Amino acid sequence: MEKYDLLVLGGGAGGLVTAAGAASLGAKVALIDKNELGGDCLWSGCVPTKSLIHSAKQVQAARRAADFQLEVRGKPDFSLAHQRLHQAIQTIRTHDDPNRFRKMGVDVYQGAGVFQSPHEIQTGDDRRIWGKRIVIATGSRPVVPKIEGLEESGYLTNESALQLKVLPSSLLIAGGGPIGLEFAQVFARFGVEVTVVEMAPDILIREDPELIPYVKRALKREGIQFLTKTKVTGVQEKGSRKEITVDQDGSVRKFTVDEVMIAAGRKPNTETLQLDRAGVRTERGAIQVNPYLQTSRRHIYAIGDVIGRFPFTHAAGYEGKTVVAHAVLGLRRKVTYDHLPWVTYTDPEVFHMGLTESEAREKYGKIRVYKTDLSQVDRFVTEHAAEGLIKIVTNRKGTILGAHAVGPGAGDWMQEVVFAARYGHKIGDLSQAVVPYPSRAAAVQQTADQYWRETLFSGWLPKLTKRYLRWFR
Ligand SMILES: Cc1cc2nc3c(=O)[nH]c(=O)nc-3n(C[C@H](O)[C@H](O)[C@H](O)COP(=O)(O)OP(=O)(O)OC[C@H]3O[C@@H](n4cnc5c(N)ncnc54)[C@H](O)[C@@H]3O)c2cc1C
Ligand SMILES: NC(=O)c1ccc[n+]([C@@H]2O[C@H](COP(=O)([O-])OP(=O)(O)OC[C@H]3O[C@@H](n4cnc5c(N)ncnc54)[C@H](O)[C@@H]3O)[C@@H](O)[C@H]2O)c1
Repeated sequence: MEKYDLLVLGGGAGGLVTAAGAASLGAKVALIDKNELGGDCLWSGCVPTKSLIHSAKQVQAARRAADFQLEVRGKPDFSLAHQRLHQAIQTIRTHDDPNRFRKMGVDVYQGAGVFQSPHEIQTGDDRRIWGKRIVIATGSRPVVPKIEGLEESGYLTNESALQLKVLPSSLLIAGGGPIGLEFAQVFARFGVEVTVVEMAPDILIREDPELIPYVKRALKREGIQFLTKTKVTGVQEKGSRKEITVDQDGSVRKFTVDEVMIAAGRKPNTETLQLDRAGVRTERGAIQVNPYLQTSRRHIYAIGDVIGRFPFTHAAGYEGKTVVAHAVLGLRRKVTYDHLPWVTYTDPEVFHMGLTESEAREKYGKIRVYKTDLSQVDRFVTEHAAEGLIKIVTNRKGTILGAHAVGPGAGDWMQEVVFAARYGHKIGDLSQAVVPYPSRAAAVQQTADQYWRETLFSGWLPKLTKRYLRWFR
């Protein structure tokens, strides 16, 4: 039986970072994947959706050409956006090519891995391999809620929606999270009549509620309808269409659409791994880990979507690096998510880092909140794109607890706050760096300037300054 220092089960965002990192440090590594390397992000997640989002943005920009009395005619051809999506995947997949990993010294096994014992995994070709340490990075898949008639009448998920070359005329999306909304806007921009059904009181439930009206207004303007506090309870085929039954806050409604898409959250891929043979504990399917990402068997680690914490590519990568440091170098570095950012790539984008205002209030009691409406920021005004908001939440001493923004490109221009928070800079420091005028990042600085205004122009300091000026004038 082949023996390894590290077995990595799953070659997606987390597994690839782990395998490459461990091999570069000289460990003997095996990487096992049942599909082509790359995982959800490459094949059915970030890469294809961001390609579609960009195509849809161009379509939307063309519509706006009328603002300059330019006439753009015709119907956008979605199959061309689909082609671009494939081009993006084909280009990016070269980074995840098995031969690239073999050159790094990683043995790549193709096929589903199954635990045989706490140190042994059976690979797809019925070979058994042994690992001193093992990392589980098998990702997640869509949750499909139990809805009467859904299985019989068929539905789309992110995977099948990305295979479409021709779009339905109307689409109901169950789920108003990032997946539901990113798809909703793409499809609406390509001419689909989209309804988003969300069972919670509002969309994007993890975001600061003050940001949501900006997103909703923008999406509604593009024709997307929202039904909140609403659950899909039944789907029935009606010829080539589908009759949907929903329960909207206690009252039943029916309507007909061409297609249904389920975007109702994710489920960790653990069922087929035979984790009981390894003694690895799960809770509601998610592998339980300690701050070093060790499972209930200390030589087995788990990272990424399979632990059900922060299902993002960059979180999986960060967790992978943390595991390499612990499992290969023996460094006792804990994961911390205090400064983990994420972005929902709707237009406007929604940026999130750390605690929301209410979470911070609950945890720390007295906090300070600094806000800037983008209508006060020159660059956004010049671009006629000034709908948005920045919100930075700090403790009483100015330590950044959370930062949130909604606006065009917010995912990029808010990065400065992540760096500042990560390295312990206070909000006042964000005001000290010189920012080019009129960059979008000036919005961050304008927000931070409020801290100094508050500090310098209220309290004891202005009184002291007045007295000083009286004495020396
Ligand atoms: C539509 C969509 C859009 C997204 N957009 C973004 C985004 O913009 N930004 C962002 O940060 N995140 C985004 N995500 C989330 C991101 O894709 C995931 O968080 C990320 O891929 C998780 O990485 P992972 O390593 O945990 O799992 P994955 O990357 O999915 O990798 C898991 C791997 O394990 C393999 N595997 C599973 N079971 C076995 C087995 N038994 N044996 C062997 N191999 C197995 C799979 O084949 C797969 O290759 C998006 C997700 C979706 C669905
Ligand atoms: N830009 C990004 O980084 C990005 C993009 C897409 C996905 N992702 C990741 O993928 C994860 C999954 O995304 P998601 O949007 O599927 O999940 P989610 O959990 O964020 O949202 C799912 C939504 O569906 C609702 N829902 C569940 N069952 C329902 C039902 N029967 N009827 C109506 N609504 C229902 C839930 O209340 C929830 O608001 C996200 O948490 C995110 O981390 C990230």
